[in-house]
Amino acid sequence: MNRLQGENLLVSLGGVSVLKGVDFNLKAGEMLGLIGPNGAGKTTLLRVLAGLLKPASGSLFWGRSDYLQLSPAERAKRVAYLAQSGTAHWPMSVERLVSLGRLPHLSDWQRPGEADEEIIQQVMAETDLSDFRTRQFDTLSGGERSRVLLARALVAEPELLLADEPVAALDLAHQIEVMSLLQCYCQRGGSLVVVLHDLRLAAHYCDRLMLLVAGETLADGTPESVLTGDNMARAFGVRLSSAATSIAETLKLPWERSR
Ligand SMILES: Nc1ncnc2c1ncn2[C@@H]1O[C@H](COP(=O)(O)OP(=O)(O)OP(=O)(O)O)[C@@H](O)[C@H]1O
Repeated sequence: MNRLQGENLLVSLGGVSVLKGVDFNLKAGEMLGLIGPNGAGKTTLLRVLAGLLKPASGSLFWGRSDYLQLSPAERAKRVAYLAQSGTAHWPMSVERLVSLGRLPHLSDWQRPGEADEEIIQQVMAETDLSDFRTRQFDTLSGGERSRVLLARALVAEPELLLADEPVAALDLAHQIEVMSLLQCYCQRGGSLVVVLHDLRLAAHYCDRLMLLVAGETLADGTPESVLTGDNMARAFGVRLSSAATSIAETLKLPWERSR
């Protein structure tokens, strides 16, 4: 059974139809890459899945429950949303900011307990942030900030993680590290929707890709079935250059971790 199942999702913004009846499904443990040209509707779909935007029509179910009727508190326990250029709205240390990710699991004024602290420290180590514990968030570089925001999302232990371009500001090593971390999250049963512009990373890490173009799904399936010459031409208006042998060869990730 799908963890999340949406049908005919329709969204209009400023009088423009941005999602034109998109069907969506996601299983537990699935790593879904959302790809497509600028303005295709990827962030809009993610915002619908995060419960931040109500579709004008269509249905969205979490198992058998109507997802669109869940309260924000119920949603926050299950879903974490990592926005494209997320930020912190007031100055605070990295550790404090990451620990805020546990809030959906605490009652009013309850402080994180031992088990919460363990999760926080484990995620900080996995995201390579242990040395940044006492640093103020607003003094970090763009890439360091993205890792802190990812850590805050992961400490919530969400069943569904929605990540909008989580590697956009990261160097090569941290891109691979973060993608591997997201893969581990899915291997432990988490469901992930990740917006990626780097098709090599998408092909290498994702179980499935959904290619959105102008608010419609052009292709949905394994990376091999989606990243075809025909689909690339229709979505991006590009073709394979004469120097390249095949799309599969071109999209092979030439790097792996050495430590
Ligand atoms: N409030 C709004 N009013 C009018 N149009 C909007 C509004 N918000 C978004 N749009 C338009 O909706 C379309 C889809 O936007 P969206 O951010 O979902 O695209 P995207 O696929 O995530 O793009 P990118 O790859 O550039 O991040 C764009 O054409 C955008 O200009």
